[in-house]
Order: sequence, then C-alpha cells, then structure tokens
Amino acid sequence: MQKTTHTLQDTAFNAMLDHYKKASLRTSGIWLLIANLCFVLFLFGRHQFRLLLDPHADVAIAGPVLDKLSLIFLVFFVIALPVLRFIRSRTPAMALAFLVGLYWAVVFHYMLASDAQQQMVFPLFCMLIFTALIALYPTMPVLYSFIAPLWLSLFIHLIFRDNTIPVLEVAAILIASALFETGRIMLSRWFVLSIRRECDNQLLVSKLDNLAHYDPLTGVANRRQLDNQLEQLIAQTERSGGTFSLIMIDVDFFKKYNDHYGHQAGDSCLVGIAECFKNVVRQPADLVARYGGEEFVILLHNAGANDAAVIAHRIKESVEKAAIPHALSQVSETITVSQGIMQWATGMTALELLKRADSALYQAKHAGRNGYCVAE
Ligand SMILES: Nc1nc2c(ncn2[C@@H]2O[C@H](COP(=O)(O)OP(=O)(O)OP(=O)(O)O)[C@@H](O)[C@H]2O)c(=O)[nH]1
Repeated sequence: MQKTTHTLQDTAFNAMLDHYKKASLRTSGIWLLIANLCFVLFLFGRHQFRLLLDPHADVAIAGPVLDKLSLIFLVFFVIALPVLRFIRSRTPAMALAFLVGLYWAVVFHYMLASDAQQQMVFPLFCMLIFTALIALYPTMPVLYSFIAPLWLSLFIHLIFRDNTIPVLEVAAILIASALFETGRIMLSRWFVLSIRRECDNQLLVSKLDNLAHYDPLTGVANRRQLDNQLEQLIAQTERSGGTFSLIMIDVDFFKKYNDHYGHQAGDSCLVGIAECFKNVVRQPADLVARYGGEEFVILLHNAGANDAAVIAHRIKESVEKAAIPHALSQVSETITVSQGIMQWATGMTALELLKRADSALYQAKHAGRNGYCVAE
C-alpha cells in the first residue's frame, strides 16, 4: 500500500517536473534568443562603429562576413521567435539550440581569423555559455545542444591553429567550463528541489481537501460539501431556471445489523451501499453525500420528482443486487434502504428541502420500508 503511494507520488512528481521543464523552455527560450540577438547586434554595431571612427581600421577579414552573418541571424530570429511558442517537446528545442550554437561556432571561426576580433572571442564565449546556463539549466540536453558546437569550435581552433597548444587560453576555457558545469549542477538541484516541494504541497492540499470535503469511511461527499453544493445549486437554479431533486436515503434496521454483525461489518456495509449509490447516478454532475450515520443524500441536477423516482428505483435494485445478508431485517433477507424524494420549488431553502425529503423518507419507512416516497 505504502509502495503504491510512493509510486503515485513519484509519477506525480515526474509529470510535474516534465511540465515545468517544458514551461521554462518556452519562456526562457525566448529570453535566450533575444539575448543572442543582442550579442549579434553588438558585434554588428561594434564593427560599424569602428569603421565610423577609423575608416582604415583592420576589419577587412571578419567585418563584412560578420555583417552578413548578423543579417542571417536576424532572419533566423524572425522565423524562430514565433516557432518557439509552439515547441512542446525536447527534440525540436534541441535542434533549434544546436542551430544557434552552430551559428556562433561559425562566427567564432571568422573572428579568430581576424586580429582585430580575436580578443573578443573568449568574453563572448563566456557570456554566451552563462546566459544559456541561466535560460536552459533545467533541460540539460537542450543546454548542451547549444554549448557543444561553441565549445568544440573553440577548442579545435585553439589546438589546431598553431603547432603549439596555447596553454593559458586552453586553461581559461577549461576553468570557464568547470564553473559552468558546477553552476549547472547547483541550479538544477535547486530546480528539482523546488518542484519536489511544490509537488508535496499540492499533495498535501489535495489530502486536506479530501479530509474537508469527503467522508473518510465511504469516500462520498461529506455533510459540509453537501451543504455547500446545495446552497450553490439553489442559487444557480434560481438564476437560470429549471429544477432539481433530492433523495434522502436511510438503511433499514441498521441498528439491528450492527448489533448482529458487529460495528466493523456495519462499516463495510455502509461502504458497499455507498458504492451502489455511486453506480446509479450521473457522475460528476450528481452528488452522493453521507448526511450522517446511516443516512445518505443524493442531489440530482436537472431532475424533476419523476426522474428522481426512476433513480430511486434503480437504487433499490442496485442495493438488492448487492445482496448484503441481514438476518434480523423484517422486510428482506438482505440489506434494504428507504428513500424520500423531494423536488425543489422556487423560493425553497436548503433546510426546507431537506426537511420535506426527511418527511417523505419517514413516510417510506412507515409504508413498510424497502421503498421510496415522493413528498407532496
Ligand atoms: N457501523 C456503523 N454504524 C453506524 C454508523 N453511523 C451510525 N451507525 C448506526 O446506525 C444505527 C442507526 O439506527 P437507527 O437510527 O435506530 O435506525 P435503524 O436501526 O436503521 O432503524 P430504521 O431506520 O427505523 O430502519 C445506529 O445503531 C448507529 O450506531 C457508522 O458509521 N458505522
């Protein structure tokens, strides 16, 4: 039983984690794309600004290519931004992140080939990976799809550029990568922890809600929920017109049942009877509630007294079919119920309705039990 509860909790937690990962991907994916656009515009503006200050500046190699690449990114941005809203699964997000990463790998390639742009590559690399970390840390595969092309292009370039390996630059990249990875682990632990707390809170709220609104023995609505729904139904029916009915049900000779079979058997009997009621009403529209002790009430939406009588007949049949033995009953060899039906009329309060249904139930008892009576 405990194992089942744990499995259910784990399933709820995994579903919630998945939901929040996707939600965060949609919102922070947009932010990341805009941040990338800012970096692109910065490079473009920087190049134009340098030309403005010094028309002979050494920008010949990378400058024009970067301008074209900026334009390409702008087109890509215009297409990708609306698409991002519709991304529901991880694979297209990974593909999109990889494309942006690849774009930066190409930009790095051209920047590293120019003396004037070279010194910008490492700060740009750091800014890119850390903004990506902020946006994508909950979904590691998407984050790595973005980082991998950047990282590989830089590393391959550094190692194969000259015959000697630039130890300082490689060390700087390794330190930045180590900071990135430890930061990612830390953030994603906090993320998982906050989802775990959220999941626990929701489970707690639903447990408290169950305790507040359902009868712990039979699982049907309790008196509090019945009172609330009845008030609401009266207000709603008064506003929109129509009608509804209420059936009050009492188990026949239940005291004798308890005395004969014991209180625990009495409890099981109530559970079985409540099950019969649930099976015959329209759910979730109609409400089965435990009114108190061995008395139940059923609220039937959009039902007149005649419709309620049909339901009452079905209840009688369903209880008979359950065939719960009752050796001391004076009307049958099995458990039976008596029912009082009352149709709501305009201006009638909840209290009056319940009282009239109770009187009809009394009449049904008086008429020999195991039957139903409609209030006049
Ligand atoms: N096992 C069990 N018994 C309950 C519960 N709530 C009420 N009862 C019992 O239900 C019995 C109700 O008895 P009465 O009100 O005298 O009615 P009855 O014996 O059904 O007689 P009639 O209604 O006239 O047919 C009492 O013995 C209560 O103790 C419950 O939750 N579990």
